[in-house]
Amino acid sequence: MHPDFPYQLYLVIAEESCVHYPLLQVAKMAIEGGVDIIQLREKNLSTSVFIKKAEALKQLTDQYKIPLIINDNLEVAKAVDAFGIHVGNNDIPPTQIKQQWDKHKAIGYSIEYLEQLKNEQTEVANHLGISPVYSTATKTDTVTEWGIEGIKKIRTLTTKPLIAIGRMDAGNAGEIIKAGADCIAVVSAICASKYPEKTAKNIKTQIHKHRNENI
Ligand SMILES: Cc1ncc(COP(=O)(O)OP(=O)(O)O)c(N)n1
Ligand SMILES: Cc1ncsc1CCOP(=O)(O)O
Ligand SMILES: [Mg+2]
Repeated sequence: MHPDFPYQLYLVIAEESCVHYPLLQVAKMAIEGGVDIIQLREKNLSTSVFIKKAEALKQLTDQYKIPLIINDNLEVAKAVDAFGIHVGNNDIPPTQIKQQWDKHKAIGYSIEYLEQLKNEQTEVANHLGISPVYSTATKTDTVTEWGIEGIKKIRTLTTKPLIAIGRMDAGNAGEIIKAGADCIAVVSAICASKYPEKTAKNIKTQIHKHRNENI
């Protein structure tokens, strides 16, 4: 477990990804299955509607004492006093977030190019998304499909917590952890599952089984 990021299974959730149950129900079942941290990723909501949804989810995550991360929108993250925010190369940069928000808040930053490992944004970020490990229908505007070799390479370049995202499931979580990721982030494997609790449990089991085999 990474000392600066003691979360190993990360649910990234949006209403449109939830197939069998509403978002709050999926989130609850996923937490009960072992999800340690949740990101609310709503790409098409107005800020006011995004805030309402984030408030409802925050009630649930507070109840279970797990951190809530907001995707992209600093105003929403501030409004609900989220644990942190996740941004990518087309969003508000981590350096600006540090200036505009409590410096103790967690900033996640997507790594899409190797060159980013040398930039100031990566330096300022608290944890890094390896984005994507495998190409996925959930997010199609991506740059590099990192694969196992990409994770190994990034692991040699930084000691920051690494979150693997992109087509992660119970079948590949073990090898991804072995390659050097600290955390597995999942959208569809859990949100589209008929049994979100069981699916989360299966992924967590694989993470635990392989977490001491990090290269
Ligand atoms: C944990 C995690 N990693 C990567 C991403 C992708 O962020 P970004 O590149 O900003 O793309 P969008 O999610 O905003 O479409 C993420 N959200 N979470
Ligand atoms: C938000 C995001 N960032 C990189 S890939 C991705 C989507 C991952 O979704 P899925 O787990 O369904 O492949
Ligand atoms: Mg973004």
